[in-house]
Amino acid sequence: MNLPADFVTRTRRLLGEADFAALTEALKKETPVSIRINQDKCSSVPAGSTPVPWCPEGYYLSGRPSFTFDPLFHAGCYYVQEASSMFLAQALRQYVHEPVVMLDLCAAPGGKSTLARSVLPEGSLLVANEVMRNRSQVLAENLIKWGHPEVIVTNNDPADFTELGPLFDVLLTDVPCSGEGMFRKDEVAVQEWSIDNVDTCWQRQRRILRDIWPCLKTGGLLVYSTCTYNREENEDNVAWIVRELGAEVLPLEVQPEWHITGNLTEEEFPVYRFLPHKTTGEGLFLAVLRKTSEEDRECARVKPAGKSAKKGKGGKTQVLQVPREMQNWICEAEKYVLKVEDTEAVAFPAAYGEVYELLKSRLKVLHAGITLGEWKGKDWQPSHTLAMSTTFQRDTFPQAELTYEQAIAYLRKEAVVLPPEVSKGYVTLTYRGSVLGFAKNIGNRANNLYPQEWRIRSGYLPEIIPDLFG
Ligand SMILES: C[S@@+](CC[C@H](N)C(=O)[O-])C[C@H]1O[C@@H](n2cnc3c(N)ncnc32)[C@H](O)[C@@H]1O
Repeated sequence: MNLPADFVTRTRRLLGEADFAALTEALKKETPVSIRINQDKCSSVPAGSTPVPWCPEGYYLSGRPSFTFDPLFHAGCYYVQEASSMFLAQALRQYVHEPVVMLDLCAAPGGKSTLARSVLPEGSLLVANEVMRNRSQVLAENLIKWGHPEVIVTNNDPADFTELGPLFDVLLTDVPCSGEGMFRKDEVAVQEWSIDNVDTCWQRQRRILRDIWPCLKTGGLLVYSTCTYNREENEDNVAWIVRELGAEVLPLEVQPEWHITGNLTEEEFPVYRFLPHKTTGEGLFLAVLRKTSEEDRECARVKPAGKSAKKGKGGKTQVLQVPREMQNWICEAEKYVLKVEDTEAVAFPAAYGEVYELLKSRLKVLHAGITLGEWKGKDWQPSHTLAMSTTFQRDTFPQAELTYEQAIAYLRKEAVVLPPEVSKGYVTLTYRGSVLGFAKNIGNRANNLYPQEWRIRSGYLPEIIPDLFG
């Protein structure tokens, strides 16, 4: 790897000669592979793995299996995430003990959102946002697979949130950065690095923070993180938040054997740096702040729908209603409001109905709660979101367990033939007991209801079946 000369000069000055030499040695080594288990779906420990010390759900693997060809990956049983990023778990576990409304502002592809969703106290709502359209679709896909119902995914610029006012108790800004900590994983990050880009990044980060600051309640928590080393995007920005926006920096409980590095500037506040030559993972910077400045505005209200109120397909006002029996498709249905949106039946946690309506009236919401099914003219076809949901009532539909080859064929959206004893109609397909999705069994074959845009596009089939859990 050819490190840019300016990066070498600046990072050597920041870390000191010995640490910089150790860092460059570490960058020549293989990137460690780690996954985080979705404990709502899977209780196994990966075979031959070692735990990630700061995150009980995280494990380092001894190699890199072909995740794409592991059906359990598509079932949302685990997320492939580099280990340093899992440190967010420590911050949330230490400071969040009551149900909260959290916003993950720069959330795609969803590593930290899925983590937050697992760690937040039950009864919390997570709003995950991504400004880039394509990336927001991936974010929605990953959160749907993760399966937690108390989630909203939006696709907005941070400035679109400002007018909402102090809605959130916890805010995560995992901001776009110059990516110095990703050099080992991502050659493009090396090529795109320049001093000019570092300057663009820290200025953009401040703009993002200024735009979103009014949305954090006084006393609320901001987790600020980057995957870069320079001080401008890290300590200098944290000092700026304290000074200009009004916040105090909070300490985290860490163990000495994690070898986390602290503040590298003359300032004294606590920050947490993961350097690849000291901790097993990629470069990460994280700081936790509490908002001290008072907000003088109230939360925004739902914008009244204009003339363009939602109409059904064909321009007619919706007359569809959610049939009673659909309540049986999810566990604890009494906690949800069920309603029809366009041609879909949606269940959303009743406790957060007002927040949902507010966000829908002001932002671009891509996904919320559980999409139960879609009206197909004659019947309600169960949705893939329902199949992935941790609240899915598994005995609603007959189930059929697939072999490995059948599971991969299903995930490629090929036709599936089910054994003759499987009933006709909608069937839940499983692999090693985990739900993969639905098919409609018509006897001689089953129509594949896997989402077209999520299908495995490669025709390759690995010789060795990925078997993370032994
Ligand atoms: C470091 S990545 C987020 C990674 C994510 N938190 C995770 O753990 O999977 C930063 C994200 O910020 C988004 N982004 C880029 N420009 C932005 C902007 N001006 N405002 C907000 N987000 C932006 C990028 O598209 C990217 O998805």
